[in-house]
Amino acid sequence: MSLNGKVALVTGGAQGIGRAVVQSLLQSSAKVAMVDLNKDLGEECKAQLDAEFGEGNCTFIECDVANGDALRDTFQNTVDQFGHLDIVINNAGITNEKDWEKTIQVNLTSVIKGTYLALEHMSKENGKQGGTIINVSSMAAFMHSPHQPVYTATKHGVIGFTRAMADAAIQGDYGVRIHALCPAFVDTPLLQSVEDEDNMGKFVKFKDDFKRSMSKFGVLQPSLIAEGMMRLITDTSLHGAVMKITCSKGIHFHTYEPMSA
Ligand SMILES: NC(=O)C1=CN([C@@H]2O[C@H](COP(=O)(O)OP(=O)(O)OC[C@H]3O[C@@H](n4cnc5c(N)ncnc54)[C@H](O)[C@@H]3O)[C@@H](O)[C@H]2O)C=CC1
Ligand SMILES: CCCCCC(=O)/C=C/[C@H]1C=CC(=O)[C@@H]1CCCCCCC(=O)O
Repeated sequence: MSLNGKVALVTGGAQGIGRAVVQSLLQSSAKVAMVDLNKDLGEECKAQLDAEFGEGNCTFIECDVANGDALRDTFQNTVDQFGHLDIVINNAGITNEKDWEKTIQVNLTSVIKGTYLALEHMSKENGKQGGTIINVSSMAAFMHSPHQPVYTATKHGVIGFTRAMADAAIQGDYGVRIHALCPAFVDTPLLQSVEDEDNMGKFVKFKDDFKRSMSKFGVLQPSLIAEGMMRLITDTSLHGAVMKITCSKGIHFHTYEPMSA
């Protein structure tokens, strides 16, 4: 599977799920802009990827996706460096029930902004060549849990926004495929935040429930989430798909009832 000549932008790309998909994209010969808030981690990650895949294939752009102007500049910077844009993965996310407004900014507002910027650079409406967008949600969009109410709300929001935009892309003939991806628990540093009062605020008292749920449902590896993303990128029949990835069922899709009055 080659993505030779394709250019991808991945937010939250320096760690966890984002890092795994950056690696898979480079393995498939795409050029990648790895976008992240964490400068030290991003630079360290880029050095490792340059050593593995050769210089000039991956760029690191430091950016807080919650800053709309900085995100706009990041998209432009990617196009300036690589010439065009084909794949956007709005992946950056946090769990912070204490600073819940920040959680909305990062997990939902930046996904909306990232989708609109992606369309500016990829939609046929703007004379561009088309492309693929993946917005990262969570199984928390289907199974709520008491310890992360605002996180849960943002992940529901990502699904609703993504499905509506996927329909708009079809009806508007944007030439852009738009998907949502919903992993269950994944073994990344994000999962450690459940123990941390600074992140979970008063809901930290539910952490044992959360850990029991992790034991019950199991924890996935980031490489499987990257595999799901690569399937969404390469299979042109999947426009608008809501992909779920769980230990019990692996990579599969959510099905919705047809709309009726
Ligand atoms: N780990 C899990 O169990 C699950 C994670 N997810 C979602 O997957 C996505 C990725 O999560 P993980 O890889 O687990 O997290 P992680 O914490 O391991 O990595 C997230 C990356 O995003 C970056 N980041 C955070 N805020 C940012 C900002 N404002 N601007 C730019 N970069 C920022 C971090 O520096 C980090 O490199 C998130 O949207 C998360 O909600 C969904 C389901 C399960
Ligand atoms: C510290 C927060 C980390 C957030 C990770 C995340 O997004 C977790 C989502 C969970 C929220 C409630 C849950 O129960 C979620 C995962 C549930 C997995 C369900 C798997 C079902 C199955 O195997 O069929």
